[in-house]
Amino acid sequence: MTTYVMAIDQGTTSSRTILFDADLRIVASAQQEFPQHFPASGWVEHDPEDLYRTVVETATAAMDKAGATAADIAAIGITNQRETTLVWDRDTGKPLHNAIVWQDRRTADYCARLKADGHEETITAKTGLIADPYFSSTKAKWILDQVEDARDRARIGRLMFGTVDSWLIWRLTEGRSHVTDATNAARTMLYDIHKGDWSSTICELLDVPREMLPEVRDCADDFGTTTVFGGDIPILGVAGDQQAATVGQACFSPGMMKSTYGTGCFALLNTGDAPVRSTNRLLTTIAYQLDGKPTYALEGSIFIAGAVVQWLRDGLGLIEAAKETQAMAEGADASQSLILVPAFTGLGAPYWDPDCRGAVFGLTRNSGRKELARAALESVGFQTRDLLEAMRGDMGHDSEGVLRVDGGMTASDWTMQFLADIIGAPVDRPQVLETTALGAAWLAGMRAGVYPDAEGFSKGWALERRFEPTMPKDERDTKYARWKKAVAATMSV
Ligand SMILES: Nc1ncnc2c1ncn2[C@@H]1O[C@H](COP(=O)(O)OP(=O)(O)O)[C@@H](O)[C@H]1O
Ligand SMILES: O=P(O)(O)OC[C@H](O)CO
Repeated sequence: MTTYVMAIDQGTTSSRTILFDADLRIVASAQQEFPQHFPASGWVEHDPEDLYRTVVETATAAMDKAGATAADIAAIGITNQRETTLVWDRDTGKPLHNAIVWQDRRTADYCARLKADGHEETITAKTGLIADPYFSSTKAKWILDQVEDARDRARIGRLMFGTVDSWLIWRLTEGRSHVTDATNAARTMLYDIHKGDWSSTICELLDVPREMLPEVRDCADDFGTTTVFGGDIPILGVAGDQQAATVGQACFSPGMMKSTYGTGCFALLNTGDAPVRSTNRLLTTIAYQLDGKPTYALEGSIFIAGAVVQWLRDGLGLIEAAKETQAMAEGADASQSLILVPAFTGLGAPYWDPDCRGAVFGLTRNSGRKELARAALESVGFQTRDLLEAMRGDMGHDSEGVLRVDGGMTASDWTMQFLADIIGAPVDRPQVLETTALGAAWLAGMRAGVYPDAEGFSKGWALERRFEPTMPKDERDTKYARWKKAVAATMSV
């Protein structure tokens, strides 16, 4: 018998399963995309069945590739797109509605009302979040408002609320476990991150019955046992995908920071056992919780990072593949400095403006595809600097540490060099770029006794390449000042 740990990574556009061996090496993986549903402008939904089906199919495919049976798998770790919201019937197992995805803006008006009525202070004080449609609670409220009798059924425990991890575990355990972990709970805007429990005050404010909420556990804990892969396998690790990446990047000490560049970009700074209340519109969240002890983080969430490159490809038809942007940026006219503000769905941290839309500044008759591509890649660096400036403001010091990066867009050396230049700090790209799955696997495998503790795991983190800043400070600050002006102008239109 071989010992493997299975990491299930249920993301926004695809589900992925990776099998790791006892030395945390990748043995096999499988990935499947699933349809996105856009029923109205600003609405994004997933079919709950697609989420579960693609998880089971990729898990089965990865096991087949490795020639593994259930007996070979010591534990399962689950990591997931966060905030995405499901409500289902306890008796029939049927969801009441499609999953409402984190990007969905349908509750923007309700969130504006919460702010106008002065509730944001309570929300932030308890949950660490801000009143934005991004989070789960107003999506759950929306579903309860739509379906007749739903709220009454929720109150007597006949309906269940869950983020994607809860839904998958409930399905994988065939209705035996209704659970989540502290990191996913922290993204619902219903969880008191200081008390470590659901907030009755917020539940009442939003009229989301507490009875429908799952039990909250540590990230390495017993989440139930699945038999759907041909034998008993315990689910021993759960974390939201950005938190799993923080773990996978071994950011275990206060001051360590990771930034993941996929569709969006999410930067998390470990702030240790004390939550830091942001005065710069960042989120306070739980990085991970082990042995009942939460470790907190400041988070900056950017909605458009790699998606700006997808827009060059699919929206404008300027490129056929993302990697072409490297040569285009290198060949762009140095005398031009276009600024692209990719506010395609508004701006996330630290601006939180759901209504503004994108803009390009500095166009001339000589501006072409290369200059636009360079501006697109640069926008990712500028947005990251916005987050780091906000973090610096919150932490009360201006020392710039090292930024550990991962995600698909980190394949772009040009972007990583510009990032180091514009933030004025080294950018470290690790050898294992599957940090999200790695984090989930470590949580589960550590709990199963297969993997070492955090200190031992940290020793295994290996650098592939460090990007050192080379841009003179004057140039960096002048460029960044232009970006700030461009953002201000975009938000004023
Ligand atoms: N070489 C590259 N240069 C620039 N962007 C890239 C490159 N390779 C991938 N990307 C971008 O990275 C994103 C994919 O990263 P990934 O981590 O798989 O995202 P997600 O998990 O959000 O689906 C895409 O938006 C793509 O445009
Ligand atoms: O699935 P991803 O990688 O796009 O991540 C989504 C985030 O968890 C949203 O908060």
